[in-house]
Amino acid sequence: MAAVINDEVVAHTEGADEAKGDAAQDNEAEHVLLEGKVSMSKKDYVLQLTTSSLSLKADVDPGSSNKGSKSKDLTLPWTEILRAEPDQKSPAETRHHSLCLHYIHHHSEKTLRVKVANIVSKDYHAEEWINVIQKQCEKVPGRPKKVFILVNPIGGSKRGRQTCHKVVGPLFELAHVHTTVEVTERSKHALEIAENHDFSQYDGIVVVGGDGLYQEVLQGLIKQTQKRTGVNLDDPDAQLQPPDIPIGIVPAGTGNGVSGWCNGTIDVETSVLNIIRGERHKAMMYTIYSGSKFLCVCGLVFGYGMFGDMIQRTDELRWMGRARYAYCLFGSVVKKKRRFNCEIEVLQAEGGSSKDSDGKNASQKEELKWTKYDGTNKEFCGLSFFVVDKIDLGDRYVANYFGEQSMLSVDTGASNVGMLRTVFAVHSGKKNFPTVSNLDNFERVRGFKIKLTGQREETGDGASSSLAREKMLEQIVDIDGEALHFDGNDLEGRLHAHFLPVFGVYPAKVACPPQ
Ligand SMILES: Nc1ncnc2c1ncn2[C@@H]1O[C@H](COP(=O)(O)OP(=O)(O)OP(=O)(O)O)[C@@H](O)[C@H]1O
Repeated sequence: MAAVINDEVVAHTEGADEAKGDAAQDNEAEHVLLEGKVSMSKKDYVLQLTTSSLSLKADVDPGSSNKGSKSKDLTLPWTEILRAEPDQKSPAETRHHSLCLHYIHHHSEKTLRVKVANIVSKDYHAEEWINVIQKQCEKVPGRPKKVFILVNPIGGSKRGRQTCHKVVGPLFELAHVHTTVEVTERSKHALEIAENHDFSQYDGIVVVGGDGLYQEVLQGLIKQTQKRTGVNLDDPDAQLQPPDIPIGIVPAGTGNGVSGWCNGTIDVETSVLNIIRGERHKAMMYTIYSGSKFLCVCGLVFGYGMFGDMIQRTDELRWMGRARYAYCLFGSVVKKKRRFNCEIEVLQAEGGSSKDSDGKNASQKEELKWTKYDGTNKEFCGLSFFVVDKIDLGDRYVANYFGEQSMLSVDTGASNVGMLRTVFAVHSGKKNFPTVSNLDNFERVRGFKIKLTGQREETGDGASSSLAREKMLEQIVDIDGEALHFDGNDLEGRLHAHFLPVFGVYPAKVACPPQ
């Protein structure tokens, strides 16, 4: 087969690049950029580079040495190609024609790994292939060219620094992504950086840590963006401006829930490769207010009452290391729950998602409505929710961080075991929820208000230690797994759907809606 170089097309894409930017690749009809015969693992292939993909197909030419042996074809869209470079280890006689192709291999439904193909070209000098491949890699829509990495050195098993040095950095370098690395020196350091640093020269912020570090970065970015755009962050009804830089989350904490939701798995290599692939979606988050002031953002989980108390206890037992989580979880199952009085209002979506006869969503407008929870004569033990929507897969639910509503559970004296069973059922996507008495689950939630009533009197010197502790716990809320103190007697939350640009993939087995 004669080798073909489509010079005209190469020139066209180069010119179009400047004019049309990243969108060029999407809009163009597919063209062959370079095609020729190659060999790989002693088998003959035709390597074809087009505007949309790279393919290696078994050479069926009569002169080929493939007879009798099976060659596996490989077609890779440009999102999956990381780098092409000269193969320095190949024998001297073929070195000028040898190249290494580094690409992303979909190891399982959710896990990504890097693979290398050693290719020997029969028609061209390796440089010609490498130039075209690198040019196409640079055009992958959304692939960052420069990222700012924030590392928590004390998160999880305290291996954030090593993870960054041994896995995260080398993978970005392989894909020609430039990095600036900052290791946090103290608690809230990430928040300060995210709030004050100028990220305009970066295409992404990469968080190497757990949910706590992610929450800090998110909070800092939200504050910086509202300050820059003049939005009043203290107003729950204000239309917040989303940050214009996407966040990627590499799991290196004890709790890595957000990384799991974004990547479908908690795996360091997969999460970095997903950032390099450049796929982004708009995640949801809550803003929380207290005493008519912005308190914090919430990107994973909210808990007042039982879960707030439990997180406060885990904070006090930091010396126990990771074992404190299991210890406190067990403790909260056997312990009597603290009770409190409050008034609750829930903002929910009504209508809007009914299906028409074809099973498609009807374009009926949804309405948001505040409802007062009828808690007359009830004492409360907790309010909690995960900041995540769900998609119905028929036999189970799958968590959707790129959705538009959450659930809210109100505990008015449910058994502790029942509470935990519900949490695990929600987490594992079970459709048949255990029915737990004194536990009300609200669906399609977009906001809430909690007003604490009948709080404990200020405790003086003579107060018992248990009363003083109860008083202290009244002002603690669990935000993304961290205990946060608030001053007022109220908490208010608003959901921001399709808001936050994050690197990640749409939940497995679910078609991604048009962006
Ligand atoms: N260098 C540092 N020294 C002390 N604390 C830090 C440092 N860097 C980050 N932190 C704090 O670590 C907390 C949690 O971090 P992260 O979520 O990354 O790890 P984690 O192991 O899941 O956390 P934890 O189990 O402590 O909640 C954050 O509250 C953050 O303020």
